[in-house]
Amino acid sequence: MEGIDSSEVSVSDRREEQPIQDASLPLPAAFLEFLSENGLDPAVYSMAATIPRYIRLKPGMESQIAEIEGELKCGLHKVPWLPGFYAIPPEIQIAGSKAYQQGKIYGIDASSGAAILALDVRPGDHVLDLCAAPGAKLCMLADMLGSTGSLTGVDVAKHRLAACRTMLQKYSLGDRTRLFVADGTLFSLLPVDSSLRRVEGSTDLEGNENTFSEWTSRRSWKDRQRAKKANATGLQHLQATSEPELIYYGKHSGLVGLCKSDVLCPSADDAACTSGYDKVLVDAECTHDGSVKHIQKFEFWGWKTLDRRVLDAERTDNLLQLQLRLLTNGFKLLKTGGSLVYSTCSLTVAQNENVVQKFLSTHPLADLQKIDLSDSWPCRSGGIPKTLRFDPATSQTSGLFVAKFSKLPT
Ligand SMILES: C[S@@+](CC[C@H](N)C(=O)[O-])C[C@H]1O[C@@H](n2cnc3c(N)ncnc32)[C@H](O)[C@@H]1O
Repeated sequence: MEGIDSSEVSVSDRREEQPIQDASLPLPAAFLEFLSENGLDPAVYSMAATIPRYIRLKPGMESQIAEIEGELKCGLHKVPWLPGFYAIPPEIQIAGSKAYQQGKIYGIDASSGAAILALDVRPGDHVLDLCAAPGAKLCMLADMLGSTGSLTGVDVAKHRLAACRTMLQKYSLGDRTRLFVADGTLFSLLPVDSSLRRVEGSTDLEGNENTFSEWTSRRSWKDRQRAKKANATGLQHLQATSEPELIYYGKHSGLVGLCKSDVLCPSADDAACTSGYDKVLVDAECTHDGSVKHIQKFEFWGWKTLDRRVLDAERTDNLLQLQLRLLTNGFKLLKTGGSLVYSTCSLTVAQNENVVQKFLSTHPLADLQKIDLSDSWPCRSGGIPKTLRFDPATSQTSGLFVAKFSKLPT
């Protein structure tokens, strides 16, 4: 599931409003109206039960397919167009399986895998994931990087980013990763500058507040005091300071031994062109209406929650601004020649093509790119040539919009 946690939905919200019972489509009137306003076909939601579930194998687990099939009690059907991905029957729940608990497989939709493949991560790349939680795509990026480059994950929701940290640790993927609780529209930290001076013998400097020692889950006295103060005033750290809060960094993320003030300082406006990220993913917050399996879950969570989380007009207006601002800031942090992928799991034109159009009209250095690999993908063109739409009806995946940009030289 992407975007909304079941934990964010209170029990009292559940089943408060009965949906219109149309034999196959128990969708509430307000949602049907939302679909109609956006020219979307409600029939797509009746497919939730037949669209396969997808898993991705942890690289190196290919020899254990038979064993994993035994643990999941179903066959794994290779997705021919997406390396490492397998389709399983939609009713199979993976979370309770040994294969999942032991970190041999990931639950991630094939369309999400395609968005990551579109980014074309190369060894040594510095990669930024600006809306990282809960972390399915972040893990795939980390697997693609392996033991090279760096990965920076940002999300505004601390509890969701903490879930990313747990995922990275479970799959042993955190070595080159940094995680910041921050507003992605304002985040301005660039990849670690390899020429920065390191403090000698600094792997174990617990006492030194000014230098990064190896990351530990134990917080320093100063950090504990800061958190206490934030709790007492009812403020989250992010809201209180608007500064990025580093909640995890790996041994090889480049931070160990560096002075905190050297790393945690905002970059100059044009610095990203030369020292920015090679690849940026902006998997933006959206109404999630294309995630058909996710929408189905509102039947259990309560349709009123869907009204609040998906349909609220003011929220949607704010979302459009947020999406444009996330895309704009992600592009600002991109190196010249680098690539950025913008994706949402909404099927609406407003959150996809319109955002891309507005962005292109004000960013002459942004060059919309054809995604070469997509010729073999089961998707169709979006409303703007070169953009892509995974549509549950034709692609047999969750819905996803994908656009790729490169940054031209000035
Ligand atoms: C579609 S989800 C991302 C899913 C994620 N990429 C994955 O594959 O698991 C959107 C995320 O954007 C985050 N978000 C919302 N507003 C944000 C902001 N201003 N800055 C950074 N993240 C934001 C939400 O907390 C949410 O986790």
